[in-house]
Amino acid sequence: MERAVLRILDANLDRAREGLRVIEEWCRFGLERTDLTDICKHLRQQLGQWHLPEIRAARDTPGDPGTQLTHAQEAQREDISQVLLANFARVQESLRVLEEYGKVYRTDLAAAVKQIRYQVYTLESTMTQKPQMPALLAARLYLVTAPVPNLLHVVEAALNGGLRLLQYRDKEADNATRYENATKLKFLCKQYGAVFIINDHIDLALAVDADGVHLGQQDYPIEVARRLLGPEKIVGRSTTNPTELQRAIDEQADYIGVGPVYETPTKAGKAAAGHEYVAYAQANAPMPWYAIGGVDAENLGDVIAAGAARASVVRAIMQADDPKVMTQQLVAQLAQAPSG
Ligand SMILES: Cc1ncc(COP(=O)(O)OP(=O)(O)O)c(N)n1
Ligand SMILES: Cc1nc(C(=O)O)sc1CCOP(=O)(O)O
Ligand SMILES: [Mg+2]
Repeated sequence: MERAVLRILDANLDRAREGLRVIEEWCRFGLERTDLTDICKHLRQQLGQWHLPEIRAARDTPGDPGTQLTHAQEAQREDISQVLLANFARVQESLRVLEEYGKVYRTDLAAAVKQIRYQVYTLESTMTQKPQMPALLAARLYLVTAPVPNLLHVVEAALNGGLRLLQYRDKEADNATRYENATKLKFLCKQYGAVFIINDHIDLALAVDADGVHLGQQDYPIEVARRLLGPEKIVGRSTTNPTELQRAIDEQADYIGVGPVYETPTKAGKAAAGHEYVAYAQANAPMPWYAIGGVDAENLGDVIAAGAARASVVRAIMQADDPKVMTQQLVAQLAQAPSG
């Protein structure tokens, strides 16, 4: 292996880990967020495992022309956010270098670094751009509404049962009705500290200042939602197979739906993606993801066993005799799932 490639890998493994350490210290002492601190530590340790002896042995600091390079703006930072942004950029540059030269050295290194790079994007979104991402990350259960007569009553019962992530979805109503419902649902969600997402309609998400929008494969490109809603809003994408998952990764979706796990009348005519796609998502999705489609209290255990740590439901709660109790059951089951 070219010694120069080993030196490049060595320098960028160091650079990425140093940048993550700078970020980690703010998570620990500034934000006092052990969850974010642990994410940084885990990413550093993952990179450390790839700092193989032959890579370290290639180090030649005295002969490295780059050690003398400094830029004026590196001498001073305006504030903490500039420290974080500069070090996120430093980490992502280094990871991109590791991914590209890793393709020459060992493709498993390149693949591992790609996964780490997307986890760093999610961490950056959480820390610097999207105020509601920590709340989404903390929510394992995601209720997607269906048009029912007692919509607000069912949603408030679910919120009382511990729901903290809601999506307003209504394919039948006119815009005036959707606007009225969305306004009331957002008010409810904010009373309970829940994340509020709009299905399909970016204009409605904008109109009620929702926390984000969920887009399916036949909906607008994520880039359009980002341009209209701004970078601080959450954009989710539906996926049914590895190709759609890769496209969601490339579009940097903040989270994805994975389904339909089972065929469902709520989305009639869509073939089940099955447990196989749940397992594929568990192994390959770098962003938060929610198993959806026919999920209920009876089969949730199987869906978790297939690899899901988060789930999204419609009928299980919207048609439950007691939506609060049903929500409590689903939340409790998901709390037992391995972290995801
Ligand atoms: C969490 C979540 N996953 C998938 C969907 C499906 O959205 P979409 O593909 O837009 O299909 P419709 O909901 O529009 O029928 C979702 N809404 N939420
Ligand atoms: C809205 C939606 N999206 C799906 C997808 O696979 O993208 S499945 C689905 C409906 C889920 O409803 P229920 O929980 O009642 O089965
Ligand atoms: Mg849609």
